[in-house]
Amino acid sequence: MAARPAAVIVEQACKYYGRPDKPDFKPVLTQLNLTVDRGIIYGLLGPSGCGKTTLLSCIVGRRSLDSGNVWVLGGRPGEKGSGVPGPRVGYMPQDIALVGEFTVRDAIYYFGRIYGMKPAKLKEKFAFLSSLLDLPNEGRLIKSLSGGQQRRVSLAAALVHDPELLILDEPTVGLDPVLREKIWEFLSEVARGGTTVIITTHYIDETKQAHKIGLLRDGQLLAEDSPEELLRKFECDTLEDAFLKLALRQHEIPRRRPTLTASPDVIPESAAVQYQSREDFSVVTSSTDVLTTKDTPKDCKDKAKSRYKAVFIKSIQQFSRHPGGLIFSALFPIIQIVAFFSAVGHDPRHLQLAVVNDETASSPFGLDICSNSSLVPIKRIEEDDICQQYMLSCWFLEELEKNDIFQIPYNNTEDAKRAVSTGELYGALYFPQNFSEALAARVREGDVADDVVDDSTISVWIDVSNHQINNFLKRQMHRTYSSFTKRSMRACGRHEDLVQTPVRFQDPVYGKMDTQMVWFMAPGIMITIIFFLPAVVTSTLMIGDRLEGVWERSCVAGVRAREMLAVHVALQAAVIVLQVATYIHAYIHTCRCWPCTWRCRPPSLCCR
Ligand SMILES: Nc1ncnc2c1ncn2[C@@H]1O[C@H](COP(=O)(O)OP(=O)(O)OP(=O)(O)O)[C@@H](O)[C@H]1O
Repeated sequence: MAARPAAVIVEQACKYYGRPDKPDFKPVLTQLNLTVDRGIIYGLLGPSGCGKTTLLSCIVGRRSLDSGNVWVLGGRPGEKGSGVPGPRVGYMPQDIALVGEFTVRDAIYYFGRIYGMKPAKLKEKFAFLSSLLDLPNEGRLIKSLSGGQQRRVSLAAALVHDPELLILDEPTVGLDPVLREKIWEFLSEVARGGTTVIITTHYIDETKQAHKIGLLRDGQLLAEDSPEELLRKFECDTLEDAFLKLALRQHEIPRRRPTLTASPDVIPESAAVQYQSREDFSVVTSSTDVLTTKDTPKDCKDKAKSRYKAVFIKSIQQFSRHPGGLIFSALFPIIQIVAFFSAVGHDPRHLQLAVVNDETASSPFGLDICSNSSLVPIKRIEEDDICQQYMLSCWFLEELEKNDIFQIPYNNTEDAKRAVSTGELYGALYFPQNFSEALAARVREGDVADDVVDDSTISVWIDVSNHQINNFLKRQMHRTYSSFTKRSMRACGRHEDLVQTPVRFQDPVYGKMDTQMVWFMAPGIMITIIFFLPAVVTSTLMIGDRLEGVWERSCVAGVRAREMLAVHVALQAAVIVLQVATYIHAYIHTCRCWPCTWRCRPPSLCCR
């Protein structure tokens, strides 16, 4: 066999999807051997689902074989310094795999930048490809192009850097015959210049312009030869007929288990795969053999800087040309903050408590006594310096209402507690029958019996499952007690703080005594939004890239996942810095414009 250097060698390749013990197990490549010589056009033909794309993705290093070997341009795909994936290969996947927000120019420039092309060279190449492939206006967005136009841009992106190996997965689908012819002429020209082209297509007849054709079916190569040889061997006028004959002959032979050999029976001896043993490979048989100095490309130094630059520009273009995303980024924090300040974290309002008031129930007016305008709970007799106290529970409930807590009367504590346990009310209060009398005795005499202490005590049952409401109720109860006792002491002509809790909170050093929950929660919410938003934006862009195939294509061009991630992190860090600056500005502004009562540092920022 003529020893022509091979660009791609696939040896005994097996690839399957799923697990053998699962129903979705699917063998795709079965003991496949294939060799593509350098500087030729190799047409890979086969029906839909026969494994062409899978084979190509193994060649470009995006998938690995389950068994067997693949060598590309003298190295193993994915091996350090092999240049594959990377600048040595130009890959046009079946899907368009271009960012929809790119303009035609951006799309080509993106890949040119990844490969580290100089701007002048890139400009020149772009002009050449525009005219060769009749590309639409350079300023048009990819997402606004027709399918055929998008395909042409995608092809141009694969050709931009003059790769050594071109892998084109159905590049001519949807293109008119004239353009298809033009593309084939161009491919022949690049092949003459030494570039190897592997092309898959559904238009079998156009592959007669290829130097060699591989007919793939059910993961096996049925035949591999030049178009003329195939036509001659199968005595057909068209390649389609030849393929049909081969397929029929394959079916005539009882199928074997795919783990056996590559059905040599179905391949006519002359057309059978020529590389049956290691010795037959004219160039390489192991990865150590193939990585010779000769094969290692001179211009294969790591162009990480160019890749970072390309991905950075791409991300900015993607971000800035996505009006929805931009509006979302700008408005989302504002909407969140406004929604939070107006809906969450404020003190609860109009809470209702069950009240069992045995004191008023035993009065001549019943429970309505508290609404009687002629009621006088404290009557002071100056001469004897004593206070007569009556229905003090009414004053307590009045003070409670001033603190925004309202009463729902209940007849007994069992019913009141049931209302709390079923979630109808947040708490229940109980006033004993001789509450006022016992309280007066307790204050007046100090040393009283236990039952007097009990009778002068208001019992409270609250639902503590809601932390904020529970705390609020306790706070309001203390306030009510405070204002109630002050009022009672004043009415009796005593010092109003006489029966206050003997702990006094002075003016706070920072902040305000009655600060609402919202002010404490706001910083946490802002920080959450600051970190949540970039995470959403980054994941949206990444998922979008994955779904559109841009991620995959960028990886084949040599960009690493960590590089894409690093660019996103850097970009979002910049957005976070901007957002923090905005929040700090808003904070300082609020401090200046609000009374200097809440936590402002330095205090000099506060309004005086
Ligand atoms: N990720 C995957 N998981 C499971 N099965 C897969 C996966 N990718 C491909 N397949 C299956 O493997 C088989 C070969 O798929 P592949 O895309 O390689 O075929 P193809 O020859 O390129 O087809 P077409 O010409 O229609 O693009 C198909 O049956 C497909 O359903």
